[in-house]
Amino acid sequence: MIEFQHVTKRYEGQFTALRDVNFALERGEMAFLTGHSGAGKSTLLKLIMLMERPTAGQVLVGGQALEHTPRRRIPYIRRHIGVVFQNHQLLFDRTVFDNVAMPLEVTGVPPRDIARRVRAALDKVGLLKKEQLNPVSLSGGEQQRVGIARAVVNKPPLLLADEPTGNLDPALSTEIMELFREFSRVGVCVLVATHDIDLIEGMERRVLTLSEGQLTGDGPVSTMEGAHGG
Ligand SMILES: Nc1ncnc2c1ncn2[C@@H]1O[C@H](COP(=O)(O)OP(=O)(O)OP(=O)(O)O)[C@@H](O)[C@H]1O
Repeated sequence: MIEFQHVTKRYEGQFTALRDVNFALERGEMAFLTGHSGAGKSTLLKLIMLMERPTAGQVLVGGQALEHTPRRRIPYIRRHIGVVFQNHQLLFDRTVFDNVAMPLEVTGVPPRDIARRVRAALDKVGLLKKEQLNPVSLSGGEQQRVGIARAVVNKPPLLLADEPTGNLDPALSTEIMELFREFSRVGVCVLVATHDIDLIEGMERRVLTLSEGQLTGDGPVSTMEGAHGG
């Protein structure tokens, strides 16, 4: 589903954020991306979302090389990638329902289908009863679940999360991870960037570790040498 082939990213000013990174993630696979602050986690996610372009190497999503993607195709590719952020990025002047409906509205899905799909997504994250509330009145964990419902309402084959549990306590964080795990069980490829080593250790999933832009670890939790303290 995602493949990095010898990917290097050098920002202007010659700062090398990623160096010769190689890995592949399959459909339905769930993996964590970890590393110290500045290790290159967000850069790696941005390359997948086409928010940045590699300086060298290839990024493939769904078997397609992104290298020559024309600008006009970028929104189409992004539609197939669900993204969850730490700070939810919800709109507080709209209801929960409307927040989740947004990705469908911009792609012109008929209103009847929107209602059905929004409710299916809210049901998955356990928030069906709160659809008419404003996100302001929800807890942090609930707001994050609204963000997840919005990320998956398009049924994307790929879900990326950047520090999705940054503001949540351990119990809520585990709940959010369980949700991601359920999506991976139904075939969604899930990549979660996080500093939260304790959380990762409980999940028994593949862990990609970045250190100063290099992929220094790729394996189960036990091989995460040097990942602590980042
Ligand atoms: N647009 C940019 N221009 C120049 N340098 C950048 C840019 N974006 C990121 N960098 C640099 O690239 C390096 C990697 O940054 P990145 O945000 O990918 O790290 P990260 O692992 O996500 O860090 P954190 O965990 O703190 O979010 C950092 O040193 C950062 O300063």
